[in-house]
Amino acid sequence: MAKLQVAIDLLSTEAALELAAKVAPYVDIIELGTPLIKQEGLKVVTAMKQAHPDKLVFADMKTADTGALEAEMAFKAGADLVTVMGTVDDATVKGAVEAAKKYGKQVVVDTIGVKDRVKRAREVTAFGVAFVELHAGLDEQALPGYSIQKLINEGKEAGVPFSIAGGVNADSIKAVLEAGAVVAVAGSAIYGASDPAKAAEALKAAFK
Ligand SMILES: O=C(CO)[C@H](O)[C@H](O)COP(=O)(O)O
Repeated sequence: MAKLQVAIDLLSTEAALELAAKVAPYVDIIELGTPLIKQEGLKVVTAMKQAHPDKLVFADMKTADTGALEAEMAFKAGADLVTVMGTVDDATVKGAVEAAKKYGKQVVVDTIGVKDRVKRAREVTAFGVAFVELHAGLDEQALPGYSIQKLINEGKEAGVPFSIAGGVNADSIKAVLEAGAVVAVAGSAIYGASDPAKAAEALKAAFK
């Protein structure tokens, strides 16, 4: 069954733990956003895994180089999944995958900025990544005319395990799941809601 991932793009460990405590009953994967990790360091990953040992903790490292080293750092801190950018050298992705094998963990490739997401998704899947994140980042989402539909179409075409991130919300979740996503990632639709637990619960209800 597909999984719901909450992306916590807040800026303090305290706020992240507070949000996670509210939404944990409804989510399968807890993502620590890149700005959060940059602000707080990998200790936020450790704190989250300690607070939620039953959840998969996703460190959105967005690694661009030294794939093995950065993946190992995150796995040692308690991450179950780490991201490597799809735009980078194959060797970086492969290095992270080697580290994941060593720790019994997993790598996800983030396709922000990838021109041909379908082609790259197929390439990196062959390297042994868990799934590919078809992702439009927050800057791309803010551009006029942005639509999540492009990611949904790419997912249907790719024929490899994929997640979708880039404005997943109550309106788009059904289409994301129907496209075959193994993971639906929701950030602002949850942390930006007046009642994050209710928002997460409503998203999770779409999985039935
Ligand atoms: O990784 C991210 C930005 O780089 C976000 O966490 C991801 O895009 C999900 O957030 P949202 O649902 O608000 O788009």
